[in-house]
Amino acid sequence: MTGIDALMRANPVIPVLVIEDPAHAEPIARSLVAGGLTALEVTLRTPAALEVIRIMSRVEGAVVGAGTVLNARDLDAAIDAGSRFIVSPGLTAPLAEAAIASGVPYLPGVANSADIMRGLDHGLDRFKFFPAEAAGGIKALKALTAVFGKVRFCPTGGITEATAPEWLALPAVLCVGGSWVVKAGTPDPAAIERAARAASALRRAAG
Ligand SMILES: O=C(O)C(=O)C[C@H](O)[C@H](O)COP(=O)(O)O
Repeated sequence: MTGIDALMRANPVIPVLVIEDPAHAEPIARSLVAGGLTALEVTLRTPAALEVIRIMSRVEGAVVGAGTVLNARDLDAAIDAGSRFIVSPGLTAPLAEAAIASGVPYLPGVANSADIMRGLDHGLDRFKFFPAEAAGGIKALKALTAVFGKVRFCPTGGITEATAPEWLALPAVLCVGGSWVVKAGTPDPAAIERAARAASALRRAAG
């Protein structure tokens, strides 16, 4: 757990990246790192994703992980491409077992107490709360954290630059994830660096 805990504490915001064109990978990663965001989640939602992970991994200072990892096959492909952490939208036993066996830091998605209990059964206690806003928002997460005191979260899904501070003010939140830092389409390096700098300056309340 130490690996994923350290990663979550190192960055108040994990940018969620959906990149269609491998040519955008290097400029986006450079701008994010320049703005102070180093943990980059590349979702396996585009055909280019694995190549994007390979390219971004060569950018100094970037710690590149894979998101939207749905099963052990995705996990293997993501690790082969150089992913240094793994994020999944939900939690299944086969993926949890494979991810833990791989030794690569793993952040599974949970949306309710049954998900968290299954994660705890696997020895996991750091989770992505997904989809954060649609699954009940801050009110839902507060209710969950009242029950699961030692668990820490990275809420993701529907979070914006404006709402990120409210989430980070919760004691159980180590970081938040979001796609707002990098807009779809042709990247604007200066705008990405600016958004990254604002995001990396946010402070968490969690200890
Ligand atoms: O692809 C995955 O594995 C996901 O879990 C989904 C992403 O984390 C969210 O799509 C990000 O949410 P937005 O910031 O609202 O865009």
